[in-house]
Amino acid sequence: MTKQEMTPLHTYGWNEHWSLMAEQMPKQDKELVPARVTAQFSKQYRIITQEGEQTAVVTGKYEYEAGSKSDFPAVGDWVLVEPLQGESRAVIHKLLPRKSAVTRREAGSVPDEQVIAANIDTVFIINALNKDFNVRRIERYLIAVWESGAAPVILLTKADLCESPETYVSLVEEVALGVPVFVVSSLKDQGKEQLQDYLVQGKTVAITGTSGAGKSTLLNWLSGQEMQRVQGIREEDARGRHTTTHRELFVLPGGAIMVDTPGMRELQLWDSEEGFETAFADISTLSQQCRFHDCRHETEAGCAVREALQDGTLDAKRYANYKKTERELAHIARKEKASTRRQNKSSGKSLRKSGRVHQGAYQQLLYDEEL
Ligand SMILES: Nc1nc2c(ncn2[C@@H]2O[C@H](COP(=O)(O)OP(=O)(O)OP(=O)(O)O)[C@@H](O)[C@H]2O)c(=O)[nH]1
Ligand SMILES: [Zn+2]
Repeated sequence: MTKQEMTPLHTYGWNEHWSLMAEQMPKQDKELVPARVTAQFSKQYRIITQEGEQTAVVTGKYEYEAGSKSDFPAVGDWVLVEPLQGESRAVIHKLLPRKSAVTRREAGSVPDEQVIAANIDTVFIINALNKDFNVRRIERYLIAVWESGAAPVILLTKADLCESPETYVSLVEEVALGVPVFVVSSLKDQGKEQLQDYLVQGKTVAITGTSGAGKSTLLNWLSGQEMQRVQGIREEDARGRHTTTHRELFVLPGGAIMVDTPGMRELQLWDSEEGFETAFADISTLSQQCRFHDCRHETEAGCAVREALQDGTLDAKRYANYKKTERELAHIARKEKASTRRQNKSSGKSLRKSGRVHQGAYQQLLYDEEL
């Protein structure tokens, strides 16, 4: 696309796909325009339209018709809005179907799912090459990212603190088949060129990783300037005004669109069978209707899951995701067992203290580390 054709919407990722999606939405009696959500403060949104930045709320009808929290717009969503004449405000009428969604499960009498960020192409999973290095944690982040529909990329940061990053890359590659793994140092400006494939105009990238892994530093490095740090979002001050024009979705100098929200930073990790069951409650419920209680949903007679797949009530993609996640969790469980066995054999506490991590010590370290 030439520079002249770049409108604010394109800058934020608008393309053929989204215009097709917008065209396919049921016709409205009002003239609606597309917009992307750049920040959310409970019921208030900041959006980008062709005209620039605006604030927005959803219509009463939208709110009434929403079945769950995940039906509400989130950062990264594309929506159709009605601009209010002569104001820099708009009302959101429609949500365009999401390409990906990072969600958070919420406990409660009725479990609900909230969308943390939507339409992310790539998630950078950040893990530092120091004593915080933890393969098991990376695995859990991977599951969360796979579940979202975005593509994971693993960044091993703080390479300047590590003498043999290759060792760690192999360890990660063992558990992250086919996932790109890169070694970078934000502080020493090393390895940025490897990320260029993901940091392209119109693509949306998010960062996740534990506290202190180096996310803010990486962000500043990638943007070549001090970006606004994400602090806890203050929704409104005492007078009910927004205290900040803080954005959670912004364009990097190279053109990529970066999502940095507190929710994304503290991504919920998959740590239990229960979490898995909750996340795939629809499939668990179906399984209970299978004729055999130990049905593997393969060739068994009276399989409710296969039936649902055939008549389309269960999305084939969702089922594939379920199977994949199940495999991943089984893999993690096997590794945890093995790690426990090793732990019982030796107690290598002193290795942890020796600052640099050696190949033989890493498993011990992974085990000792609180997840
Ligand atoms: N040596 C070295 N230190 C780094 C590097 N990147 C970040 N750090 C340091 O690691 C510490 C944590 O970095 P942050 O960028 O604040 O980490 P974060 O992931 O944003 O942490 P939270 O804001 O708590 O989520 C800081 O002291 C950084 O200076 C690096 O590449 N090399
Ligand atoms: Zn079955």
